[in-house]
Amino acid sequence: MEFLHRSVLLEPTVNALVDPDFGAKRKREPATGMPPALAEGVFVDGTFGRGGHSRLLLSRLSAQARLVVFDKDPQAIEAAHALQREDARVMVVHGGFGSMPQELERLGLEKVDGVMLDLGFSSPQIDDASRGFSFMREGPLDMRMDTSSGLTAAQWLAQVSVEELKEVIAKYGEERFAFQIAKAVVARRESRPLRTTLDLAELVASVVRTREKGQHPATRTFQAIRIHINEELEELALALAAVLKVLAPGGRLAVISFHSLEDRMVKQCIAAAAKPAEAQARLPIFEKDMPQPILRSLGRILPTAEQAADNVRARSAVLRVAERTATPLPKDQGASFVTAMRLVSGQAATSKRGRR
Ligand SMILES: C[S@@+](CC[C@H](N)C(=O)[O-])C[C@H]1O[C@@H](n2cnc3c(N)ncnc32)[C@H](O)[C@@H]1O
Repeated sequence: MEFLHRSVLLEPTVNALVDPDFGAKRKREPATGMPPALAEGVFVDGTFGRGGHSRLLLSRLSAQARLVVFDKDPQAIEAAHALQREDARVMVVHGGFGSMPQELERLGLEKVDGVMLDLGFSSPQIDDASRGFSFMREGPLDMRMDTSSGLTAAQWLAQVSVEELKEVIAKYGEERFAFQIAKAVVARRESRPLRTTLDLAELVASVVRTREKGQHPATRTFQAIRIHINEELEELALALAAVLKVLAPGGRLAVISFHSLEDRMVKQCIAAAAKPAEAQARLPIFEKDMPQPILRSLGRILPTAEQAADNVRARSAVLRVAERTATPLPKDQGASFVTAMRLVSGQAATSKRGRR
């Protein structure tokens, strides 16, 4: 069965990468009757999904431009290969966007002119019960974006301690009943393992006492476990640091996030790179000789009321855009940014990579 994805904030995200006037207070007058110029250069879609953003971006790029697309999900990569067969400008990487610098180097590309990230899961991932992301549909408790590697949620829940599970649910789900849920999971697996999404959803519902209006009691727990299993915030920290390294001067970053943990990281990264002196005062891990701004913020865009009414996923979406300045990145500043972003997200302790 074919599952479809409805892209969120499509036009503004693509405009953010290719419109030279994006974010400008006053737009230049367009030459009458002329179509907008096609953009040159190398661009990255770090979250291909089903290619909604990529396709629109390709329509705005010149014939010589290149678009490197990443996704962890083998099904998304299948869709990316199909697009590559239609359009030779597309280059496909199966892997996390956190590995952007290494992958770009492997492809012989040093700098890029635009990077877009449309974070989180796609509609096909949540709609396909066999992926195990949805607490509304009975399916195996998997939740991996990359089904070819790593532990499934069921495997992780079969071995995690109460303490670690509580920490993950509290931090990534901001769930008040994290301890009670963690205790219930560990107690339950003594008699029967948690195998399916509904096993977990029902167990959580039996423990969570207060219900937020319109929200399933397992919403926060599923979000937390998904973020942990896929190392979502760790990947984002790596990607934000990578972007500072790989963006050419004038290159743009456009990130769509769907919850406050992600948005806070993006916002703080842009703020730290745009106002390095202030960042150093708050996070004293940056080099003493703080450079001039590395990024310039081009603002924040929310979906219109119409878009939010039309597409449920758009309701919580936030697009942030920034532009790389010409300031060179001091040595090791990238590593400092990864550390800073881990601190911002408070996830160093729960990060699987952090413990390695
Ligand atoms: C919201 S969807 C993107 C939808 C896409 N923009 C479109 O219009 O079709 C997010 C996609 O990013 C992928 N993804 C999430 N985290 C990732 C990561 N760290 N690295 C690579 N892909 C990731 C997911 O597998 C999913 O396919």
